[in-house]
Amino acid sequence: MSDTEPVETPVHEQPPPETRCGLAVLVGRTNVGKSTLLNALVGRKVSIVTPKPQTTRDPIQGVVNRPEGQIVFVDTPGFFKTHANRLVERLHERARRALQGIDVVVHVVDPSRAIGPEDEMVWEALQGVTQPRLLCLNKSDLPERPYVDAWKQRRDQYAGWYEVSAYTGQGLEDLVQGILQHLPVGPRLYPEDQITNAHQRFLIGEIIREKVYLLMDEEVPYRTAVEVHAVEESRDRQGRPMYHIKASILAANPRYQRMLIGAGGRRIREIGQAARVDLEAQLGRKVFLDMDVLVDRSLDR
Ligand SMILES: Nc1nc2c(ncn2[C@@H]2O[C@H](COP(=O)(O)OP(=O)(O)OP(=O)(O)O)[C@@H](O)[C@H]2O)c(=O)[nH]1
Repeated sequence: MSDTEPVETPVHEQPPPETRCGLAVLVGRTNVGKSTLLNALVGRKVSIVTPKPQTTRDPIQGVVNRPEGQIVFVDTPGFFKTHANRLVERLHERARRALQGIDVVVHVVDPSRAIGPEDEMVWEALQGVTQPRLLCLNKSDLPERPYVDAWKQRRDQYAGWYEVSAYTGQGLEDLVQGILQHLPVGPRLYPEDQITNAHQRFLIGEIIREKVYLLMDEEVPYRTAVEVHAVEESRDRQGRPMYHIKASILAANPRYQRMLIGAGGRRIREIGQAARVDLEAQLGRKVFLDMDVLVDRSLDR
């Protein structure tokens, strides 16, 4: 064997395909379908959908995985719900701050309804941000959407626009791919198989909170929060796996606490019963829900 004989090149494994991963946010005025869209994108119920406006209060994460990468959705920052300050520079500044760390902003609109002041405020606020903005025209399943053209006239302000229906799923994959294109190259932020666990507590808290919204009148739900203390796996008498969930509804003051408990505990039983039925359907197991109502003064502001 001579020194000059070529050395066999080791066969390297194919490098893993490049993935794109980052944070996206859905913004838009109330009732355009952000929560419904998030659920449709994530493929499970992570955010509450009720007929009452402004039910999305906390940032809720949903994660979408594709071979091309991972999108982590953070729900609408509360900032977009306020009408308090319309001064343009302040609006821009607040938008910039609220969206810090976000990679892509998806502006969801409902073209079946006229462009109103709340839409204009979101639109104006987004002029101040540097991240790519995508325009998402939702509810494409509706036969009448007279404001599609009005929105399309603004499309120069966006890096892309998409016609979707959160109901039928139409256009959603294009939207997912459009978001992915604008995310930075990098590894997945969450392991694909751990997502279910990571969101389970969120999901449970959100389901309980949804029942509070549905079963309580007026101001009470806006001054309450839900805390999920423990989710333990146990077995029922027949040895089937079940969940034992310990949670509290936090009320802003003793008056709301009394309202939530109701005469003889009737109201809290109703809420608990409705939550349990939904939790069992969502989690696919029997659920024992141990819930109380506590006062948390920090909600009374
Ligand atoms: N026809 C139709 N209705 C939709 C679609 N997406 C959402 N909706 C309806 O629009 C209403 C508002 O939907 P939500 O998902 O609660 O809207 P949101 O923007 O999250 O509202 P807030 O939480 O108040 O900000 C609900 O009645 C939904 O059922 C859609 O693709 N097509």
